[in-house]
Amino acid sequence: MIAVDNLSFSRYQGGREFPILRELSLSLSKGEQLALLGDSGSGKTTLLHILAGLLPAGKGSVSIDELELTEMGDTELALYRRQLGLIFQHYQLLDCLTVKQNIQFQFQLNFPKQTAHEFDALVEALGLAYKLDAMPHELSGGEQQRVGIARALLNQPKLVLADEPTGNLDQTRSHQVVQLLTKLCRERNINLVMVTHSQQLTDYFDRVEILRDGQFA
Ligand SMILES: Nc1ncnc2c1ncn2[C@@H]1O[C@H](COP(=O)(O)OP(=O)(O)OP(=O)(O)O)[C@@H](O)[C@H]1O
Repeated sequence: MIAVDNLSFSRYQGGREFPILRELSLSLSKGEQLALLGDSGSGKTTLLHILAGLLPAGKGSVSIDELELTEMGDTELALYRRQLGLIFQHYQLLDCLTVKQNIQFQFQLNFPKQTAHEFDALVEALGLAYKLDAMPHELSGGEQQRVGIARALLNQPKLVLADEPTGNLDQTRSHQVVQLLTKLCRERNINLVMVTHSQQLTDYFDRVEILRDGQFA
């Protein structure tokens, strides 16, 4: 469950305040999936970064499964971030590692004593079973993003945050990737918040919100 209450966030430049988010409130039940739309510069990535504990909220409260992010110190935030799945537009795969190593790298770093029970099921569902020994540059854009999805879901996260994950893909591949991502999160009851510029891709989501002037329109 995600509860954002009266969240405000500003940037400051040259002594001036630039409000980005204004008294924003949002509530997502367990497993609910939200697509976040809005013009360029409307604050979508800023909101995602606050949910990820990467940016501090200015005012208001942000709680994830009743953990209040605004009250956490650096160590708690670092532990919180381990429970997230992050998916980026530019995939951010490590060029010198194979597909298999890319999927497992972060998990092994964060949970060295645990087994990634989901590995086989995820690579199968994402059609990556025959690509495990390939290097990232040998994959198509859609395949690279499917590696990004496998990596994000491997640690059974409580929340997946995706920032324009299909920004580099054509329409057909975008639909395939988002269909798979929403399906896998739904099967696992994982909350998903995805930033997108595509109205069409929002069909796969339970909820759609549009950011305008720092608030939901
Ligand atoms: N590091 C930063 N320092 C100062 N201002 C920033 C910084 N990052 C973002 N901003 C400003 O904050 C505002 C919101 O940016 P944000 O990246 O959240 O928008 P967005 O809706 O994700 O945009 P886009 O769709 O273009 O990615 C913009 O006006 C941007 O210029």
